[in-house]
Amino acid sequence: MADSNGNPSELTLRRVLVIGTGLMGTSLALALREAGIETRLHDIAVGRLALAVERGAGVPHDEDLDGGYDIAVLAIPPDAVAGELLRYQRLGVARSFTDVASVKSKPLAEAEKIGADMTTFVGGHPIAGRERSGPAAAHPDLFVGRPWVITPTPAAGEEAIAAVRALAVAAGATPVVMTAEEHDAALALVSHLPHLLASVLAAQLVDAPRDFTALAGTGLQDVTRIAAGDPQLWTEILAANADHLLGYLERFQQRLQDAAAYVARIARGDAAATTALTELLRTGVQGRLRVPVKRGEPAAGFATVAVTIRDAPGELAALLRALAEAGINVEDVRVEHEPGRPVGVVELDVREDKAQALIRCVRDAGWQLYV
Ligand SMILES: NC(=O)C1=CN([C@@H]2O[C@H](COP(=O)(O)OP(=O)(O)OC[C@H]3O[C@@H](n4cnc5c(N)ncnc54)[C@H](O)[C@@H]3O)[C@@H](O)[C@H]2O)C=CC1
Ligand SMILES: O=C(O)C(=O)Cc1ccc(O)cc1
Repeated sequence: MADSNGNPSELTLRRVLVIGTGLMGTSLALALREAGIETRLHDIAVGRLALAVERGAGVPHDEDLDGGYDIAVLAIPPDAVAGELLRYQRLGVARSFTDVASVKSKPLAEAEKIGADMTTFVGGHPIAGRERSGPAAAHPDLFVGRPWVITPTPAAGEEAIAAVRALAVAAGATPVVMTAEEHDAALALVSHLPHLLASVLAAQLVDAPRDFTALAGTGLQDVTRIAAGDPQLWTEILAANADHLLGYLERFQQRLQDAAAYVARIARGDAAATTALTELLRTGVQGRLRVPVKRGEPAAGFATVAVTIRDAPGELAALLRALAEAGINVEDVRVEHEPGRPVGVVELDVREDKAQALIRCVRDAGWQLYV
């Protein structure tokens, strides 16, 4: 089942079994149903299964259908994946099997060790999620435009690879193939380290006076949001990727020590240390530019233009319409209102090469702008 380039050909999914109807499983089942695919559900927690069914994610799995699924998706914690994979393979429920766990090497190694069939199993990880768990937090659009990492081993059969690709595409995601080892090295830096750091930072706040935390702005919300994630699940994720995580954690520790040394010198009145501190902050600005902001595109290469508009019905729509008519695609919009003031500020993000055209268009139409 391969095309002339050696890529697995397309496969049509008709019926999918989702095992684990929490955040990920229910979101996936909702997305698959929107794509016209029949879904059946199972969870060891009957309340979670009932809520997923209630939300329209599918109907409970019926053993009469064992053998009738194109693919079974294990949307359960990483440490449960290998054992459940073997169990469901022995029951012969589906032609192919995958998981959605946030770490890939450990479940794979465990599956091999306990004798799971590695021809029908291909690991997967949708890089999409939330800091909330359970079916109540699920959303069918969760995967739209997001990468979905697929980690086939050399033993993996073409049908299983094609089935996992089809699953990712049906959910609106973009399949990205890599090894489990490459995945874990990358995710340690972009997901597992940030989670641990957010938790450490948020833990500092536990003993803080309430009148201090009451003053927190969106900055603190931004850097601590993911710390609200399920501690049990994240312990499994961090422990399973401890080797890669440790390397990044040590480098982070070094930078933090440097920062602490600069601050200590500044506190002692050594003004020269401010240059070193500024340099570190500049490096942070550079790193931040590498964080994708929209559908995998980096923030670098974008320009932000602020426009003041009257706080009146239709004013924002008129601005966006004028830009659309000029053929300018706005990548992101933020609106700031000052209570009691008759104007609002609209921040428009556009590609740098469109910035001049945007400025001309906004000026010609008579709006006030700030670059
Ligand atoms: N939370 C997130 O943002 C993301 C999570 N993931 C991965 O997705 C998987 C699921 O995570 P969430 O949906 O967030 O967790 P969740 O806690 O919302 O859902 C997990 C569900 O699995 C069920 N379950 C546990 N063991 C089971 C078993 N043996 N058989 C059947 N059901 C079982 C639980 O009752 C629960 O309903 C994890 O492996 C996680 O690493 C991947 C990407 C993002
Ligand atoms: O909440 C967020 O912003 C996330 O980054 C969610 C997330 C959590 C775990 C994953 O394995 C993948 C994505």
